[in-house]
Amino acid sequence: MMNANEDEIAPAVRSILAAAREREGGTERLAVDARSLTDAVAAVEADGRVPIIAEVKPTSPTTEGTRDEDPVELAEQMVAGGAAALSVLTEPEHFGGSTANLRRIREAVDVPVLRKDFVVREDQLDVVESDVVLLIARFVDDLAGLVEAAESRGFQALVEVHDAAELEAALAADASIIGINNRDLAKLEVDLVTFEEVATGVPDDVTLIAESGVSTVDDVRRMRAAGADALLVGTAIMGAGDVTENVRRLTTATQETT
Ligand SMILES: O=C(O)c1ccccc1NCC(=O)[C@H](O)[C@H](O)COP(=O)(O)O
Repeated sequence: MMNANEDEIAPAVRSILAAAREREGGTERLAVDARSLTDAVAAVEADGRVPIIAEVKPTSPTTEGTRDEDPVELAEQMVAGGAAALSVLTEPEHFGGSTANLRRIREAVDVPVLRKDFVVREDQLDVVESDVVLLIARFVDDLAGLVEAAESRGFQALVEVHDAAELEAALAADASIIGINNRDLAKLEVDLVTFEEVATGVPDDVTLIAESGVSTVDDVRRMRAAGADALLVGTAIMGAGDVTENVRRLTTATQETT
């Protein structure tokens, strides 16, 4: 997948990828005792709320400015708002993330924590423990090998796809948690139609996550109607306003208002 024409990728993403390839891996193989993302999603669902994976994303190539509060406080506020799980950026150069943030957050909360980064090699899995690790189909050469490497360490692998060909690769790699990213990493444009189209090819036994571009309660309802078991939301939570309220608004999006 990584051999796709890189000239077609947005300059910011080319820079992210170049940095990812340079980043060192860990020196000792990790063994993770992971909190189950699927169970956390089911528990929130059973409680009548929408499972939201809230993202601690201090900045990004497509947002202005940086949110400077303590990431642990932000994470705790997201859990207080009802987040089923958290996604924590560990990419330092373009997203203001760090592995230290992830370690501190995972110690402070009891929901599953996703490591959000651009992992391209097996040794990079050994840098920090998390419950779930993101693997982006487009950027990984041996997807099945990396899924296997992650799961053999105890991580749950969230395999991110953007189109039907990447979905096919994720299913061939036996991915049981798949995220469909509405953000096109070639153009950095976001279109919720992506999820609606690609989700039609996802088997029922896969935990399916809608990623990116969700900001309103209508967006949440739209992704749920198209089959999302959970939604990964960053900017709409980290942007303006109170983080707890931002999460609560999305988790209660499908409840009746009388
Ligand atoms: O968010 C970006 O600007 C970005 C730029 C380049 C590559 C990846 C990028 N985002 C990664 C993500 O998947 C999102 O952080 C995540 O899905 C949340 O998206 P959103 O709710 O739209 O912030």
